[in-house]
Amino acid sequence: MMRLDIISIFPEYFAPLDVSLIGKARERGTLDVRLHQLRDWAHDVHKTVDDTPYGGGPGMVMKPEVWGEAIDAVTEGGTPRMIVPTPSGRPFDQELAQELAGEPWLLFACGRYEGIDSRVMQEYATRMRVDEVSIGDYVLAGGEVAVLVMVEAIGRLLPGVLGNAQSAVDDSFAPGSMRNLVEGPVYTKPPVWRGHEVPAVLLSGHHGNVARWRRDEAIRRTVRNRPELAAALDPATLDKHDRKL
Ligand SMILES: Nc1cc(-c2ccc3cc[nH]c3c2)n[nH]1
Repeated sequence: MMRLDIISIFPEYFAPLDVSLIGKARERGTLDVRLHQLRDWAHDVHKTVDDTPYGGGPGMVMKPEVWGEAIDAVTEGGTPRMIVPTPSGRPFDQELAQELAGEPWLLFACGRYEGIDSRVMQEYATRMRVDEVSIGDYVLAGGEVAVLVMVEAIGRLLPGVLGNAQSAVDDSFAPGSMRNLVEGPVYTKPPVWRGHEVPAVLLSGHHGNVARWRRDEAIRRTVRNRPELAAALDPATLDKHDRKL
């Protein structure tokens, strides 16, 4: 059972975690997701969680005291791995998703405004692993959506969450044979749809040919859409004699 704690001033952002895969994992007892309203630890009448930035500049910064009380309360008696979404963090990728899926307890700290006072991350790094993580090179208004992205990517890797565990093996970017590769196209019935036929090899029943065709398509799509990933592929993969790329 993995435990996920999420601290935010907008816990309602996480209603989607009650549906689909994550919802079922929670029902099944695979995942224990606990949401916390940061303002519960703000004691002034207005439940203030932000203040003006030292050094000036636009916007507001989230106060360290409130975060300190919240994280102490949520983590009392244990040491989770703390993840703080931020545009300036370590890139979140399938490898990090796999790593985090192996953790027994994660604590997500969702910032808003211009972010969280940096001393909060400094303070908790003295007693737990703290990673500042970016889900991409674009700027969101807060960490909540980033946490939804990470929880979905991590949750689907947990045993029993995905209907078919094989799917995770064939994922784009998955370690092993799909490393640095994106997936190729997928098809289902009907065999012809508005004049578009399914590639014949997929109807052939020849599993070896199907596997080769899928790999070729994955490589072709990686070269076209993600040249920087293709550059990291083993050259042998790219110029296999029987591969018409
Ligand atoms: N990858 C990425 C993360 C974020 C992010 C994360 C937290 C906060 C808090 C205030 N603005 C934020 C933005 N934007 N883009």
